[in-house]
Amino acid sequence: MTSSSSPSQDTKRLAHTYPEGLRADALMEEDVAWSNGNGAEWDGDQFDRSDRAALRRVVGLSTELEDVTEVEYRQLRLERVVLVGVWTTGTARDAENSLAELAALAETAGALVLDGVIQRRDKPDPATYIGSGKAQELREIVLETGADTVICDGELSPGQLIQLEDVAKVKVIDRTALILDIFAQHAKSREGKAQVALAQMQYMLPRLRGWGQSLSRQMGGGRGGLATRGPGETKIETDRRRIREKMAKMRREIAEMKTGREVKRQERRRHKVPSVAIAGYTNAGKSSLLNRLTGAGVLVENALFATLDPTVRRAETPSGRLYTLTDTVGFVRHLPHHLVEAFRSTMEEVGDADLILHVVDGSHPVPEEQLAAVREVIRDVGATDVPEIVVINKADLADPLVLQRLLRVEKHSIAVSARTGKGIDELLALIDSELPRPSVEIEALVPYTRGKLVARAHDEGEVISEEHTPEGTLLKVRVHEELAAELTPYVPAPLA
Ligand SMILES: Nc1nc2c(ncn2[C@@H]2O[C@H](COP(=O)(O)OP(=O)(O)OP(=O)(O)O)[C@@H](O)[C@H]2O)c(=O)[nH]1
Ligand SMILES: [Mg+2]
Repeated sequence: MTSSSSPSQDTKRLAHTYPEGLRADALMEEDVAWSNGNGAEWDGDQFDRSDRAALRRVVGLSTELEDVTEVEYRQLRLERVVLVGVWTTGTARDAENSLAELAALAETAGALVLDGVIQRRDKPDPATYIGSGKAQELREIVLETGADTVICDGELSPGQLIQLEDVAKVKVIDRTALILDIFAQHAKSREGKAQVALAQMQYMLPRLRGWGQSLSRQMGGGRGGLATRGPGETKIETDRRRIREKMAKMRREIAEMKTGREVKRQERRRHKVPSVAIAGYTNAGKSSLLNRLTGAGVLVENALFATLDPTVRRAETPSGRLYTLTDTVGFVRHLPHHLVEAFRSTMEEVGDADLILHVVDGSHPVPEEQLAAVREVIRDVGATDVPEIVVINKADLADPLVLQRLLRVEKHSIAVSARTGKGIDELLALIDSELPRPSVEIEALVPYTRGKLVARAHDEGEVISEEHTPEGTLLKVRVHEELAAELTPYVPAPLA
């Protein structure tokens, strides 16, 4: 195979044009988009497939980063992109799903996906990720489509990025950088932003050289840039040192913010308010479910990673017990390792919860994969002993056969639709029965001057009976130890 081979020769393209406005998540469902059909063609050990998908830009999702930190990570403008995947294991379908997911991610970042190619290889090429001949073809596709960015479906070494960039002659980024970009666009809280910035710096540090001058320039920023500018090497060293210093500072700040959050969590624990964490793959419908369950107005977006900061809401079971419901960041396959680190904060909430609602998109072709991916992360953060209810969402869209299969395999599961409300009552009842019950049963005659205690018993405990007597409210309740201690003075003395 020579570098002069034309891409159109052995690269089969599916002449598939999407209706205007079709979104990437639809693409994932649209089997025909990436799947075999009759488009698959083998070329010795090489396998390419591409698909011209006239996906449109997601309105309102800007690629322009807000000023995340003083040291700006980069200002990639993901405009017109070509996706590249290396298919090493699994079926063609797996490879295509992975690329379709990359397309959804790219679109979430605000990119227009022009084309996608997959190469069959035993392992990625150590020099250029895809083989050198294919890299040439990629160059042709870039020219043909007018792409300005190539996104690779994996984490590339700094060397691979440079070398592929040299051939493709446009910016090459990998899946990790893409996810970081999305995270940076969406992080809202101070802590979330700081964590994303830290993860970006960590990612960037070994790649500084590779990103060359433009990045050095960005890193240097305006102020102080002139003074520190020198020969390339020196500049990079200066940048590296500055980034390391910045990272150390950031870690300290994050540690402080963490203490604040820990205090709040202790407070909740002390009051023994049971907590439920909603976890699940990105776009599964976690925020929609939270809204359904609590009526809270949480951002729901049909884009991956709409939620990046944990959101805690108070909720009430049908029997009237209070609990907290925490929305979490969506999981995604191949979450870069240092991002798992960075987002541990939200995962910690999952580990601390009394119950996990593991939401999965029932309308996805293979929800099992998402379940497995999320469980891997749950294992990573040591939350394996927290009881889990598998909430199969989007039942209104799901294939009944897939639903049946999931309900059969997942013993502790329920099918719901956050959109239509189907199954929500059953889910609420299930949460009620799964939450830990307060441990102390007590009878107290609470004077009317201590009405607050009665209210708390309702909120924090379970009222078995309640009677209004001339002396006060006679309560028979199950409560946690702290409240039991406060009620003890009012326990009527035994007769006789
Ligand atoms: N048809 C249907 N669509 C749903 C349902 N639940 C959620 N959606 C849609 O799925 C998309 C994603 O919903 P979100 O609630 O933002 O998902 P999420 O899991 O919080 O996503 P991230 O925060 O990005 O991880 C939105 O377009 C919702 O309207 C459902 O039961 N049925
Ligand atoms: Mg969400």
